[in-house]
Formats: sequence, C-alpha cells, structure tokens
Amino acid sequence: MPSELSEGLQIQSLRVELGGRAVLADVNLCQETGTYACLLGESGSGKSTLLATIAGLIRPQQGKVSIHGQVVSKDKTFLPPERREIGMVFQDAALWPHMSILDNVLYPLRARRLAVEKSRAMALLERMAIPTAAARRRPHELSGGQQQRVAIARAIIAKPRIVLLDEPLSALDHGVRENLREFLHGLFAEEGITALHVTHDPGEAFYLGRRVGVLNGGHLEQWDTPERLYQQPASLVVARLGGSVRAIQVPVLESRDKEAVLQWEGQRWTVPAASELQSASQATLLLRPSDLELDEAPTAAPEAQVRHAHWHDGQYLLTLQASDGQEFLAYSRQGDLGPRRWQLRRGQGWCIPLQSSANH
Ligand SMILES: Nc1ncnc2c1ncn2[C@@H]1O[C@H](COP(=O)(O)OP(=O)(O)OP(=O)(O)O)[C@@H](O)[C@H]1O
Repeated sequence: MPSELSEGLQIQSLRVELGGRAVLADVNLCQETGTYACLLGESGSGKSTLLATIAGLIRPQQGKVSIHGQVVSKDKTFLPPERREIGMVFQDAALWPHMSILDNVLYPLRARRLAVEKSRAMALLERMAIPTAAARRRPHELSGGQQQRVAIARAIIAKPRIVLLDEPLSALDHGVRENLREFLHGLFAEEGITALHVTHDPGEAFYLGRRVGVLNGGHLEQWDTPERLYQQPASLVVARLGGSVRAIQVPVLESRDKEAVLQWEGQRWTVPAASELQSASQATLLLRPSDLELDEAPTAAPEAQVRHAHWHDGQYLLTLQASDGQEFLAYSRQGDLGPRRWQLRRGQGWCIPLQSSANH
C-alpha cells in the first residue's frame, strides 16, 4: 500500500519483558522514510532496549515492528538482525582495531557478500572529512571524533533501510560533539537516510530530530515534533525536557475545544489545553517563565511574593510564590524581593489532566 511505503519504521503495541518484568509497554510510533528521529529518556527508561528490539537483538513478547513496510517482528515472524538491513552506531565507535580504516568501512559489504566498492568507501570517507591518507591507518591513530565519523560511514555504506544510533555523540568533547551533530544533520538529510538516534540530551534531540520520542519507565509518553513537545507536552516529564517549567494544580471550570477556563488566585484564566481535559476536574497548569507578564501587569492583577531573583540572559528570572503557596517562575526587568503583581499572557501556558509528579 502506498501509505506503508512512506513508513520507514512502524511500531505497534510493543511489549518487551526482561528478567521477568516489562521494560517496554504498549509502545507505538510511526516514522516517515528518510527522516531523522530521536529518542529521549532518563537512564533505564528503555531507550537501548527499544533500539535492540528494532535491530532484532531482542525478541518482543508482543507487538509488531515493520521497517519500510516489511514486518520484521510480529507473532511467529521474527527476522534475524542480519536480514533487517540495519546500520548501527554506538557510543564507542567500536571499530575493528586490527583493520585499516578503509577495511572497517568496507566490512558490512564483505559480510553481506555485496560488491566491494572501494571508490564509494573512499568518497564516503572524504565526505566524512577523513583525510585520504588516513584510509590505510588503524583506528587508534585517529581522534575520537574521526573514529565516530568512520563508524558512521561503516553504518551507511551498505545503504541500510534504517540507521540506529545509540548515544553516538555522548563520549565526545563538547566542541567535537556540536560539530559532529551538524555534520550528521546535513549528511543524513542529503542522503535521505531514515535514522533513529538515542540520546539523553534534549538539546541534541531537538536539534536533530524531526520527530522526538520521550520514554519514561518503558512508556512512550509522546512522539511528536520538537515544537509540540515544548508547547503541548503530554506530561510534566516531557515539559521539563524543554527547559524551566513549574506545575500548578488548579480547578478546571470548563474545558472546551483546545482551551480551558481555570480558576486560580481569584481570577479566571483561559489557557490552551489538552483535548482530554475534562470540565469540573483538577488539572496541572504547566507554566514557563515566558508565559507570565510582570512588568506591565495591571493594578487589578493578583499579587505574589518574589522569593528569589537571579540575573539570567539579560533579565531577572524570578521565583514567585502565589498566595496559595504554589511556586512559579517569571522574567522581569526588576529583581527586587517582595510583592509583585502578575498575569498570565494571553494564549500562554498549557493545561493537562492532573499529574501526580512533584513540582520540581
Ligand atoms: N538483560 C536484561 N535483563 C533484565 N533487565 C534488563 C536487561 N537489560 C536491561 N534491563 C533493564 O531494562 C531497563 C531499561 O534498560 P535500557 O538499557 O533499555 O535503558 P536506557 O534508557 O537505554 O538506559 P541508559 O540511558 O542508562 O542506557 C532498565 O531498568 C534495565 O535495568
């Protein structure tokens, strides 16, 4: 079917159990062919397990995985890794130490008995900014960043259907990491490669991913564009990845098409809201510092106490405490402690069904 052809990766109702417990539960995602996507999540959230399951290194208990429209895992169907046409890049470049750089890059072609195209390997190394003379050298003679470029060349030489990258930049110094992420972005877009990249760095995920998935305790909390993850996070865990945020518990007077009317600090506020929010329920209002207005707040606006102020990016970042004790953050030109009037900016803030997580 044509719609299936544009699906580089599709995962449905995936469940993986390891050591007798569910490490991934009900994971669903769909990634378009030729796009770069990232997976974010804390240590132990299941990122590596998901990559290993896609690669065929782990057999799931339930669910379906398809790559470019071909089912590689479902019920009794289970294609072994070598038949999935996948390229892999790890945190450690994991090059064969006894082989030359050129032979490392050619290795997947030889292993799969494909035509050994030395000229293509040399062109790829050149594209990776590896000097021609280095092709004969051994991996240890190259810098960490260069070795990782060679590992990327090796992962894509056999034109895999998808490239899986597990923390490929984490072991590199800051400057090298930034340089390599720009390079990855350009190269993969140019070659139209479908890639899924695991990282714990939100900046890296938002830079590279057209879609970003957030795993939390084996659940995929959201699979979305970076913009929506920031503006319409499905949970507090997702919201925190986009930067400073505070969660306020408020009653919902009314929930209607994509907005909610809330009651907080003696005022009614109309705020963008998740569609599943119910009227007459309790909600979590997610507030970023830029959602509030202090300097131009009218005299009738509610008052809060500034408990802390520090200079941040050309203005003050204030921590305020509302009269009900709940804390929020706001920017201002003034950094004085004590009472300040405040209001929510029109159309700002984001309201979701009540979250149980602590407000940090
Ligand atoms: N072979 C195994 N047997 C039992 N439990 C396992 C096994 N491998 C992983 N786990 C558990 O599965 C969970 C997810 O692990 P996984 O390595 O996928 O997380 P991760 O998000 O990639 O973490 P990190 O960022 O630290 O690599 C962890 O709680 C881990 O302890």
